[in-house]
Amino acid sequence: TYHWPSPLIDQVEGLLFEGRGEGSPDNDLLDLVGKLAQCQSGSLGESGAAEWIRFAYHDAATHNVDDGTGGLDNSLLLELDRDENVGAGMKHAKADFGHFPNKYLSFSDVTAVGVALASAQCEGPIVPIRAGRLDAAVAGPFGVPRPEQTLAEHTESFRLQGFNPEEMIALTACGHSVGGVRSNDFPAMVPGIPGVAADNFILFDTTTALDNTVVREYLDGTTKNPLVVDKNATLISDFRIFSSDGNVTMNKLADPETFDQTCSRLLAQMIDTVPSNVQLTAVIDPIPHKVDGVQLSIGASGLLLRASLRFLDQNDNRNVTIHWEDKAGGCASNECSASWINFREVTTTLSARLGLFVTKYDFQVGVNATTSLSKFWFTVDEGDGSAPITLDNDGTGYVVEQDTVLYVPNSSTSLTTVVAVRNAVPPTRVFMDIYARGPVLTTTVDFTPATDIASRIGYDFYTFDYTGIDFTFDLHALVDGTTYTEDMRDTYFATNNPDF
Ligand code: HEM
Repeated sequence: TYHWPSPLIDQVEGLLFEGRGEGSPDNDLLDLVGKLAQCQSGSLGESGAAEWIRFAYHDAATHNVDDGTGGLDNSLLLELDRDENVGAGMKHAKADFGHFPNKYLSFSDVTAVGVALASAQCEGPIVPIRAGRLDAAVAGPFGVPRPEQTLAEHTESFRLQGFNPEEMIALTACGHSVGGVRSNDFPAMVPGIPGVAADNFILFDTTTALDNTVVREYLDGTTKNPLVVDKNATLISDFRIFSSDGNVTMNKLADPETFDQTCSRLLAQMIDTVPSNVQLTAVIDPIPHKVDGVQLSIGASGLLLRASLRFLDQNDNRNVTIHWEDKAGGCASNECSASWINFREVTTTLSARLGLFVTKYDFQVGVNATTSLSKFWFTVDEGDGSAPITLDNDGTGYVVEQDTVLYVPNSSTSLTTVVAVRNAVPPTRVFMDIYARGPVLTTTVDFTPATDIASRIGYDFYTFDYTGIDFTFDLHALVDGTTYTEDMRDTYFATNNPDF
């Protein structure tokens, strides 16, 4: 069962049902679903959603069921220069996903989330998502199917990926229900437009939706899918695959419900194709009352606690209150509760498709620096006559582990990270572990005392100057032999908290 914090679940759940990374109020760079905007976005009919699905397939396609190696493991990023992975869309997908991985979240989990968001955005089926994929450090073997291969080669290739011949037909139809073929990538199939540098682009079918139009147009003979009708018979791999069982599977997929159910199952299987040493989580469902964006920081005259509480529905009569307890376990100041300051709606197409309306209440409260706080919780009154409920993380409260070292986003900029450290006992070292958009520790750097920020309310300030704002980090202060840590902060927080 879910208990806060669960960093991996929290992040994947947030990307799926809010489209955003953890604790990111209004930052487009942290809005994954915002990168899709709509299913079909390019002037020639290109689709970011299609690019994301093809990217996921090409990563998963080098799985080998016989020895349990390969699968959705991000090895594709190390294989993009191969002919079998040609395509402008690959580079787009890489750039779209690149801002989201961090210490807890692998690139391959972001890729899997991308498939669910893409399908939802294109009116396709709901694709259940698990997390826990690991990113490969080295490139894998070749083996992504190419159009010029024979049916026997494709059948063997899909067998190695874990799909039988019927599933090969269906998964290819699911994938080729969105997007199309580009002239720059496959000039033999799609001629460029004379005098025009931009790609010519031929869609697999006449709708943008991830629906069975590609199947119906194939069956009724109106299809323009280049992989079916190209005059070079060597290249018509979709024709060879679709017709390989006498159209039995394609006829089944002509039923929209069968198509949806089949694509939901096979796209999930595709992204859950992982090396045998990887253990995936259970399917991630929306969390009913979710806490995130928790940041204890330092204001002009006291500590500041920021946190958000998220609901899966809207209720204008709802009253939400945050409560907290000081370090001694009481409320020395007699002011240990507050109302929310900001309300937001963060529904994605995917959560809307599940019948959810995702709303967030943001809190920002001043806390006495001397008595500080140990934990917080919420009470919710739905305003409908029912008894108010307490949300206290199954009784433990939402615990704030330490206030010795704190990130100070309001003083940080895109070039400088500022942290505050309690000065009752001076620290022997203030440092941070930097993770450059991935689970691997990039470097550890030391802070130096800030020359331009005066000490206040029992804290000294430290800074570190860097170039490039795109990373996450863990803060540490070594005080009297004990290391205090603030886990995973994001440099984007720096621009997210104008009030801090
Ligand atoms: C024998 C199997 C397959 C072959 C030979 C094949 C080949 C191709 C080719 C040549 C393109 C054009 C790419 C470009 O112009 O950049 C393409 C696009 C695409 N493929 Fe496949 N494919 C196969 C199976 C699959 C499968 C199983 C999926 C996923 C379920 C998939 C998903 C896609 C998508 C979504 C696109 C459109 C990309 C875009 O519009 O940017 N393909 N495929």
